Amino acid sequence: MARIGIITFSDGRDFVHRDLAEFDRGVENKIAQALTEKGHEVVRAEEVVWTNELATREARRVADMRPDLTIFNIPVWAFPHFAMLAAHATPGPLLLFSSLSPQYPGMVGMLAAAGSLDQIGRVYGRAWGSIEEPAVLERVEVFARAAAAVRSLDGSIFGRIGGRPMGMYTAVSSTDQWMEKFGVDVEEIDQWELVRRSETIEKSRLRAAREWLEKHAAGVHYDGKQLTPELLERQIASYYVMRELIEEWHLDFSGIKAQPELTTHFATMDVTEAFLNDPYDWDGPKETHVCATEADMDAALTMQLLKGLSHTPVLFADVRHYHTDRGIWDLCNSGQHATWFAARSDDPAENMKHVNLYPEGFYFRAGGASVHHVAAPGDFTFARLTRLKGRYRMHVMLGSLERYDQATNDFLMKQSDYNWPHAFARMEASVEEILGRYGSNHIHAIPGNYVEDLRIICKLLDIDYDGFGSAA
Ligand SMILES: C[C@H](O)[C@@H](O)[C@@H](O)C(=O)CO
Repeated sequence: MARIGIITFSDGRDFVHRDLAEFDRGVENKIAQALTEKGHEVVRAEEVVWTNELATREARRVADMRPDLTIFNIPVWAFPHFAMLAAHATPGPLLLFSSLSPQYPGMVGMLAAAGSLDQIGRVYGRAWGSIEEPAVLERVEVFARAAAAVRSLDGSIFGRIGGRPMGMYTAVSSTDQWMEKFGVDVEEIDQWELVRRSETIEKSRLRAAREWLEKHAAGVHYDGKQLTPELLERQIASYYVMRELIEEWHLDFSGIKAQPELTTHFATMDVTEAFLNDPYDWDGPKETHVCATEADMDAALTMQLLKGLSHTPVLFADVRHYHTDRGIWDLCNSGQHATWFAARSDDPAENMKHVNLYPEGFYFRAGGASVHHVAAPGDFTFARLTRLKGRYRMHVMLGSLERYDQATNDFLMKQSDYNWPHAFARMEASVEEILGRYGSNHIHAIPGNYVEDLRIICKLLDIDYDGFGSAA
């Protein structure tokens, strides 16, 4: 839920404002009530703004509360320079709102304020109508959700464990650009920390976690070589080390390089990453922590924004294969899919009964468990930040995940890497468009339709929105 500021604007003539004050407050009360009922925290200006001095003072007062979104409520003709002064004193996202009432020219006031902000290049959104209409409230809420996702990045820390994996330019971004554009700092941490600290984790915790996995997973397929209880415990130890690093370095989200050093000489990070992204681990429920495979920075950033919209785990996958005969994509990963995707249940046991821990294959000589499952069906929004000549763009498409009978699932999965996690996706965009333009080996997804939210996010962050197929 978002924290939403509301400032109401009025006519600058004292005798006019006096007559309008009650009406102004009435509209504001309704907006505040509707948003509060939806669970948002509402921060209101103390006075209706009808002088230049009040514009700055009230906007500063509301801005001090760091709202995710500030609504400029313009229910009557309001002098536009008040909105300009208040916008200047409001660092965060803005939404102009006017009621559609023939009685007072609020719409005229909003259009005048909007044009003024356009002239100075200030980014803002617009909504209009009665907040009591569900569609109007929904528009305001979508804007608030997008604004909150953007604001959540501001001042956050990304933990980059290891550097560029296997020459992947698309996994690396400029720390200057991240700070300038998103307000995110990057903390560089050597992978050696995972190796060094894993020895220090109490053995009883490792055993308890391993036994939990053995109890709840559909199967833990030890082979005495690539997957042994000792190797699984090493992966669990890496999870606990990551939790330590997250706490010590105050990391909001992270990525682990893993390939090739850890995956050749230590263990794969699949178990670690899966349970960081999950809303639970063997110790109980917890906050999800976005952790990107291959320390893919733009993946992690996309995932953090998507998490801000859906408040669920976010899928990280390779765009691995297109089954031409069936028109479906196999979004598979040499790292993790959070186990939550197996059934999308709040109950870990429900998800885990679809999860098999298989020995890693020939790419990963150090071994460990691959967290295998097939994602549960449903409608999803797929997205990915990429850069075109250094400028950020957000690829967006809609699609649905499908799951078939066991024989069909197995037949399809055996064509790629069976032991990795899979998500079969039917996209609302053609294969020609996707393979012709999509700019990454990785893709991310959340359940539901968040196309409009992503358009707003792009506007707020000055990123090019790049929709595919039905999301164009
Ligand atoms: C086979 C490679 O080692 C994998 O890591 C590769 O499939 C990727 O995941 C590339 O993103």
